[in-house]
Amino acid sequence: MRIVGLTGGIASGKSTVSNLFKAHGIPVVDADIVARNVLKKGTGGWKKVVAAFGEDILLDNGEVDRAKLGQTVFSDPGKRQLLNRLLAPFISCGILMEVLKLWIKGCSIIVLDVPLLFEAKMDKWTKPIVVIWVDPETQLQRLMSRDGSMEEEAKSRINAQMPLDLKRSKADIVIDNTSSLEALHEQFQKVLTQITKPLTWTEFMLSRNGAFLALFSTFFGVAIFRRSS
Ligand SMILES: CC(C)(COP(=O)(O)OP(=O)(O)OC[C@H]1O[C@@H](n2cnc3c(N)ncnc32)[C@H](O)[C@@H]1O)[C@@H](O)C(=O)NCCC(=O)NCCS
Ligand SMILES: Nc1ncnc2c1ncn2[C@@H]1O[C@H](COP(=O)(O)OP(=O)(O)OP(=O)(O)O)[C@@H](O)[C@H]1O
Repeated sequence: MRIVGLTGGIASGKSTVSNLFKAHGIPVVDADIVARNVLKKGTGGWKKVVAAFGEDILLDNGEVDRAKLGQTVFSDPGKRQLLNRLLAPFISCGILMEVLKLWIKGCSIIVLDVPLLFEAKMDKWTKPIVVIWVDPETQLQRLMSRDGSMEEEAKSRINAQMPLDLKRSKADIVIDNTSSLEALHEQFQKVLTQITKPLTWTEFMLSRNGAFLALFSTFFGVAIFRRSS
């Protein structure tokens, strides 16, 4: 199985690229969706977060007030680290379950869309790693217009992540999304060709079909050995 890492900065265009992968039939595991699920009312992540941050961060219906928790953690690095520490095991486990489901289905190439791929050290699970880069001014403008946020709030979210230039230096493949959507689509086509190359032997052995082949080979090898001895 080939697990492609997809990362970048906030509002750099990961979801836009994820949608292109999905449109080409490549399944995507979205870490933001997993992170939302592990914070739903009554889950293990919810219990830990309420115990640490108090009931003040809850809405009347008992769900976490995401806007309020966001304001708290993006303006205070200590609280953000605490939230990350509390949720990291649930998020990793949730991602692993999604990958397992796709493995069982027999998918051979999948994409992990994880904003904090490097920060959470999940980069070791993925190869190649695609980083969506965008110039800082464009990133700020897109974030503010998408979320309707003020400059200060948008900057605090951007600064909560590893600098995008550092992420770019760790990438196997870089997509520069500073320009138009047409330019993005053009780069995407090249990336698609690269990531859909035939699997290496190791990637094949890590796929469901590879595991079945290994299992059958062992089974028949043992059967033949028993007959001949
Ligand atoms: C703080 C929360 C409640 C704010 O929710 P909100 O709906 O406003 O934002 P959303 O979850 O849609 O995230 C939007 C983007 O913010 C960035 N982001 C989210 N969490 C973090 C974080 N802990 N550190 C840095 N950037 C983050 C990501 O780029 C993400 O794509 C939420 O982001 C959260 O629970 N974060 C912790 C879980 C986490 O690490 N998520 C990232 C998945 S790897
Ligand atoms: N090339 C582009 N030209 C113009 N707008 C773009 C381009 N690429 C993405 N956008 C817009 O920029 C915003 C951010 O893109 P997107 O939501 O894909 O980023 P993201 O990296 O997934 O963000 P997050 O980290 O918050 O999940 C969206 O409103 C999207 O429509």
